[in-house]
Amino acid sequence: MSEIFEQLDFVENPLYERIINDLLEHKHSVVEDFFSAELVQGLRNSLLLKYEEDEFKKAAIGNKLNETIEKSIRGDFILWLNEKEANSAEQEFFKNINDLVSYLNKTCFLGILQKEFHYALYPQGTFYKRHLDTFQNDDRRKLSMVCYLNEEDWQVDYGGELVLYFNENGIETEKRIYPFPGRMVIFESQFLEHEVKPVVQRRLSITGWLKTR
Ligand SMILES: O=C(O)CCC(=O)C(=O)O
Ligand SMILES: [Fe+2]
Repeated sequence: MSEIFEQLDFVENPLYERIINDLLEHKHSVVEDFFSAELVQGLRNSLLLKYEEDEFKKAAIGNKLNETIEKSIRGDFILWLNEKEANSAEQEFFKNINDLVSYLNKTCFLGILQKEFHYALYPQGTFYKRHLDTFQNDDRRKLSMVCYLNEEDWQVDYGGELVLYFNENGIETEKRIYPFPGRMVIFESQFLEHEVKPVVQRRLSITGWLKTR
């Protein structure tokens, strides 16, 4: 295998290989240091600045064809990122994402042609009920990604854990993932139902999807 890679002038990336194996075997992957601590801090600062400048809006459920604001389902505030107008932290973020995408496309033939990312802020007391990230009228989302931007002193009792639900031969299991700063979770959008448990202290993240077409 590595000989073929050498012929194609291809450099194997151990972290990306681990992510791919995790996705194949477990439909999800958790990575602690995908982005540098400086970048996580830069993204957190940029999120907070934009939130304070009132740029965020209440998140809706469903896509443009099916948009309802429903506080009983999700309570976060979001701001979509625009790669063309990205600040320096966001440019660095997209550079990392684009590198992963090109690796995935070269090695897994996933055909990722589009991506969309938003900042999210969950105020105290909010949550996101169990759901799937693909819409009924649109299944282009292949991989969901979340990177947590909480403060360095973030603690488990601040809540807001992500719960992933797995179903193997009719038996359901769950995995709780706490939003430690810098932690990134990648999972298969079409298969894994998940939820965000109630948040005790404001919770910060950047969430996105890698999509076909
Ligand atoms: O923030 C998380 O952990 C997950 C967010 C989520 O499920 C979503 O935005 O669709
Ligand atoms: Fe989701």
